[in-house]
Amino acid sequence: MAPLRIPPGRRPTLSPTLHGILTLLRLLPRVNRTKAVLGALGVLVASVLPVAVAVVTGLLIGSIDATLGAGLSSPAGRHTFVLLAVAGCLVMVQQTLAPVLTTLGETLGREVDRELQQRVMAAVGRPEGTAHLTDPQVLDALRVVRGLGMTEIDRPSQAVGALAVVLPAWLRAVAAAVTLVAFHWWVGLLWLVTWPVVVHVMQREYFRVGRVGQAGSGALRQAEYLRDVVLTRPAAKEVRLWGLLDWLVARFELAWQEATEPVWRERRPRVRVVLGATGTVTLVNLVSYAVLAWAAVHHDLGLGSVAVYAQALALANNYTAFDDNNAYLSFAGAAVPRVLGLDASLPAPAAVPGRRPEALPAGFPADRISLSGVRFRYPGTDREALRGVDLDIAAGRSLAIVGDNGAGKSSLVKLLCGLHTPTSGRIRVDGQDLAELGQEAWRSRIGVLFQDFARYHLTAAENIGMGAPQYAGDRDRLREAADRAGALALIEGLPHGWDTVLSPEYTGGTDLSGGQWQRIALARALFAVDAGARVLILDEPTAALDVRAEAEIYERFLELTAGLTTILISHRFSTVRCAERIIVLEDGAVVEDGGHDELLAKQGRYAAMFDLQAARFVEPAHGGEAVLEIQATAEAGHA
Ligand SMILES: Nc1ncnc2c1ncn2[C@@H]1O[C@H](COP(=O)(O)OP(=O)(O)OP(=O)(O)O)[C@@H](O)[C@H]1O
Repeated sequence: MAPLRIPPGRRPTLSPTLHGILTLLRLLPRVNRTKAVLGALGVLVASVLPVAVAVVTGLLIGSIDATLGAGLSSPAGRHTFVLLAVAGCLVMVQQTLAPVLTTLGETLGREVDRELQQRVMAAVGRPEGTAHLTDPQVLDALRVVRGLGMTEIDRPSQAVGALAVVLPAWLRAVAAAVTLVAFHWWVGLLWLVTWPVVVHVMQREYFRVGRVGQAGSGALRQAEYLRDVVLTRPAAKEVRLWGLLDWLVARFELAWQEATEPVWRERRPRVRVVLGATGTVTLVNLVSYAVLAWAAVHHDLGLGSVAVYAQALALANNYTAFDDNNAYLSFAGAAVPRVLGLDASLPAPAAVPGRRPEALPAGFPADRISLSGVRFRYPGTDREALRGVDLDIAAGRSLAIVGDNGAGKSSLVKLLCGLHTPTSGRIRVDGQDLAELGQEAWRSRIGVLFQDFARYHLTAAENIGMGAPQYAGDRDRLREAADRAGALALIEGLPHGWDTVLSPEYTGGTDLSGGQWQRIALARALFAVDAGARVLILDEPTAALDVRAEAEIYERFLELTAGLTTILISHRFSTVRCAERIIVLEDGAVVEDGGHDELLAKQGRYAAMFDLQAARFVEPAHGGEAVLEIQATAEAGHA
C-alpha cells in the first residue's frame, strides 16, 4: 500500500506565523467557548487600557495649570481630581487584569494541548493500514504534537527566554525607582522594596505549582505513553486488530486529567496570593500618585518634573511579577535543580572507590572469570535474581547457560558486562575484581549480542560499526564481520547497500525481518571481537533465525568462537550442545554443571529439558503410544 500523504492544504497567503495564529484563534471557541470569549474581552480591554492611561495622564497634566490659577475648590480643581481618580482606577484595572489574563491563557492553552493530541490520536488510528506510520511527512507532523506535553514549561530554555524579557523589565523598573528617589526618597524606596517582595512571593507560588506539576509527571508519562501507543508502529497492528483505539483515547484522557488536575487544584489558593500581591502594588501606586499630585498642586514641582515622575511611576509598574515569563522562570527553576540532583547522584566511573581505570593487557582475560557467592537483586525489588552463584569460566572455552524463563541467565550476563554490580559476592577476571577494573577497558573486551538487542534507526554500516566505534569507518572490517554473521548478502542487497537506513521511517530506509536483524546484531558483536574483544556473549543468538541460518551458525560455532571465552544462552538445545561446558541455572543458582553427554547421562534437569524439546520433533504415533515414542527419543538422545 502506498504511504498516505498529508495534503498540503490551502497555501497560506499570509505569513506562516500569522496563518498559525489565525488557525489557533479559530480553534479556541471549539475547545472552550466561555474561556475563549472571556479571553477575547480581556485582550481587548488590556490593549485599550494603556492608551487610556496615557490619554488621562496627558489630560491630567494639562489641567494642572488651570487648577493652579483657579484654586483647588474651583471646577478646574475638581476636574483635576476626577482625572487623577480615573488614572488611578485605570492603572488598578490594568494591574488586576494582567494576571487574570495570564491564568486564562494558560488554562485555555492546556485544553488546546489536550484537544490537539486527542484529535491526532483519532486521526492516526483511523486508516486501516499502518503504512502512514512510516511516512516521514506524517512523522514530522506527529513530532510537533509530541512536543505538547506539560514538560515543555519545565525546559530550561524557556527560563532563558524568560530572562531575556524579565531582566530588562526589572532593570527599567529599578531605574524608575531610583529616579523616584529624587522626588521623595521614601517613594523611591517604597518601590525598590515592594517589587522585589512581590516578585519573591509570586516566584515562590509559581515554584510550588511547578513542583506539584512535576510530582504528577508519572501520570503524565503514562498519558504520553498511551498517546504514543496509538501514534507509533510497534502496537499499530494490535490496536487495529483488537479495536483498541477508543479504549486508548479514553485511558489517555484519564491519565492526562490525573496528571493535570492536582496542578489546577493547587493553583486555586494562588488567587489569594495574587490578589494580595496586586493589592499591595495598587496601594503603592495610589500613595505614589497621590503624593505626586499633592506636590504638583502645592507648587512643589514644575509641570516637567510632574511629567517625568509620572512616566517613572508608569515604568516602575513594568517591573512585572505576574506574566508567563515569570512562571517559566520558576517552573524551569524547579526542574533545573532536579536534573542537577540526578546528575550529582550518579557517580562517574572515576568516583568508584578502588577503581583502576588503566588499560588491560592484550589477551585479557587469559586465565578465567570467577564468580564466588554472587547474589544480585535489581534495585527497588525484593526478590533475588541470583542467589549465590559460584562459577569458574575458563578463558578461551565455551560455556552455555540454560534454565527456565526468569532463572537469572540474562542477569548473570549483565553482571559480567559490568552493567550491574552484585549485591554481594565477587566477580574476578584473571584474579582482579571486576568492580575495580576500568569499565571502559573491560567493556572493550566484550562482544555481546543481547536477547533484546537494539535496532538502531541508522545505516547498516553504523548498526554494525557500533560494536567498535573506533573502526566504524573501516568497510573491510565491516564486511568481514557481516560475512561471518551471515549478513553480507543481505546488506549488499539493500536499496542503498551499506548506507541504507534500517528503518522505513526515513526516506530510502527499509525494515528487516526479525532473523535479519539478529544477523546484523550478531555481526555487531563479531565486529567488537575483531576489534579486540576476548569475551563473546551470545544471549539467544539463533532465536529468530531460520533453520538454514541456525544450522550454519551451528556448523561454524567452533570457528566463530575459536580462542574466545564464549558464553552462550539459549533455549535451543541444538545450539546449546555446541558448547564445551553447560550449566543449568534454576531460580538464580547453578544446579548442574558439565558437558552435554555428561549431563544427559546424569538424568537430571538438563536431561529432562533436552528430552522434552527433542520429543516435540517426534511424530506421535497414535494415542497412548506417544509417551513411549518420547521415551525412545530421549534414549536416542542420550546415546
Ligand atoms: N530490570 C529488571 N528489574 C527488575 N527485575 C528484573 C529485571 N530484569 C529481570 N528481572 C527479574 O530477574 C529475574 C531473572 O531475570 P532474567 O532476565 O535474568 O531471567 P532469564 O533467565 O534471562 O529469563 P529468560 O529465559 O526469560 O530470558 C526474573 O525474576 C525477572 O523478573
